[in-house]
Amino acid sequence: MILTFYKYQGTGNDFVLVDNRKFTFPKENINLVASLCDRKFGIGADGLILLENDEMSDFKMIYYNSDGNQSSMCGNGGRCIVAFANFLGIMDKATSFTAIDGIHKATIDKNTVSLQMQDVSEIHELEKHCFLDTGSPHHVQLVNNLDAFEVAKEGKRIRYGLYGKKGSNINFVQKSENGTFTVRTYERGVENETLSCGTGVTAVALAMYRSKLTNTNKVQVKTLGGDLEVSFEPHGTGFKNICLTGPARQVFKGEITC
Ligand SMILES: N[C@H](CCC[C@H](N)C(=O)O)C(=O)O
Repeated sequence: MILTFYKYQGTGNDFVLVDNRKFTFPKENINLVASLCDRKFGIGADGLILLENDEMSDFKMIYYNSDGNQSSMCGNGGRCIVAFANFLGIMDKATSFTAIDGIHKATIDKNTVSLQMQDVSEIHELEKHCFLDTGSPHHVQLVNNLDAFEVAKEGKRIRYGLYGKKGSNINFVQKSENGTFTVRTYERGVENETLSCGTGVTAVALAMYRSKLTNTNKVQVKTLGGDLEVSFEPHGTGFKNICLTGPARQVFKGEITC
């Protein structure tokens, strides 16, 4: 089978994207997804995303982590699939699509995509960290000297030690002098640090607001892969109208025999 694929990245979180509207991709083939994401023997990516037709919205997003398993919502992947849908001519400036956690509205302006995330009903505040679900589960922990922090080692320890088999993504955050936040994330299903995590950045912004470390509801967040903005409205014990905004770019198109 010859597979046409596209490579996109959203602040360095990178994905193989496949137009699967003709249902040609073998969706149950975990080994194929993992091999396509392999950075030595395959295309290389943090995840793989299928775009399919949908009766209730403009298109459907199916997300796989690089371990080959389908997983929960991917924020940066959601931004990349909107750029992909625009490239394919499925939508122009605005869209709504269906992902595993429901319908998402989004807009695109050149390479900048604003993605509406699902509402967050609550944040669990513990002694040294917060836990919340922004479409994927996230542990959020403040650290000093984030640059030197051993994200992969500590992230793996917490991901397996505290969250067991189901796991969680682990975000380490530091507040900068100018009021922005810098985040580094260990991602479940990649089982390593990624350059950026969209649902993670969203979780951090909401947690920092709830912890009163920022009083703005439009939070700038720096990741190793680039800058993102999260806006939101407090709503009861949670938040609504949550929007993740940042760049999403096509890197290349290719064919692979598999
Ligand atoms: N690894 C995550 C899904 C992708 C999240 C991340 N790539 C994002 O941008 O939100 C999980 O299995 O919970």
